[in-house]
Formats: sequence, C-alpha cells, structure tokens
Amino acid sequence: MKYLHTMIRVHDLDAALTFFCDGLGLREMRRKENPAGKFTLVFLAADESPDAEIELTYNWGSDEDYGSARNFGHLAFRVDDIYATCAHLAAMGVVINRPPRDGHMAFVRSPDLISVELLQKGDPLPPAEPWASMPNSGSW
Ligand SMILES: C[C@@H](O)C(=O)SC[C@H](NC(=O)CC[C@H](N)C(=O)O)C(=O)NCC(=O)O
Ligand code: NI
Repeated sequence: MKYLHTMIRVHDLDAALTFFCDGLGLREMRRKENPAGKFTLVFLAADESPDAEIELTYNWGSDEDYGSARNFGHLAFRVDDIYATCAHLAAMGVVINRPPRDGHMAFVRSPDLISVELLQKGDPLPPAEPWASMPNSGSW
C-alpha cells in the first residue's frame, strides 16, 4: 500500500495556494476541474516528498461551514530553517501560533484554519530573537 494524499476543503483557492505554495514552498503538481460537480481539485507536494500530496478541494462558490473537527490534528513539514520559514510566513501576514522558541518546532494555520506543524531539519537551531521571547498566539 502507498500513502497518496490528504484532502482538505478550502473556501478561497487563491488564498490557500498563496499559503501553501508562496508561503510553504509546495509545488502544484496538477489540477482537475469538474464543471458537473462544480469543484476544482489541486494537488500539491513538497520538493523532497513529491509522492505525498495535499489535495485542495474547492467547491465553487460554496459558503458551507466545514467546521474544524479536533479529530484532525495537523499537516507536518520538515524545513531547512525554521526561523527563516516563520519569518517569511509572518511577512505574508500568517500568524505564528506556536513560535519556534526551541529552534525545533512551530505551528501556523492555513487560511482555512488547517493546523500546520513545521519541524526543523536536523538539530534544533540555537535560540534567537524574536522567536525566543515570542508568546503563543491562539491555538493550533
Ligand atoms: C481525485 C480523488 O483524490 C478525490 O478525492 S475525488 C473525491 C470526491 N471529491 C469531490 O467530489 C470533491 C467535491 C465534493 N463536493 C467535496 O467537497 O468532497 C469525493 O468523493 N469527495 C467526497 C469526500 O468525502 O471526499
Ligand atoms: Ni482524494
């Protein structure tokens, strides 16, 4: 058996692509438009794990509240420099809900409030400001 993807429903496809592609660096692998079903599927992957995809499902014009079930935890990514990644996301206006105070782990949320865990590749980075003294913001 092979793991293929995790599907998440999004309300604003452009905002979700800005977060996952411009923010996290994932690449759009392919997309499927379904006019009959009035939805679009966009498959994304990180460069080091091209087979492990995220499937963004956009239901055209839907204002359905998809909720935020606590049984789904988070998507996790390994990053080369957690401080640089968090600084880049913060510059885009993304809230760093759990700052990388320990140089190892951080949490943010996508525009659809999907929790995303960022883990530093290799050993934790040395403590550095502003992260070392940055408080948590909200939940993740
Ligand atoms: C391509 C394959 O990976 C799919 O996941 S297609 C599954 C299919 N998706 C849809 O119909 C998308 C639109 C639908 N309105 C929705 O929001 O899911 C499907 O069966 N979805 C149902 C589901 O529970 O995933
Ligand atoms: Ni799917």
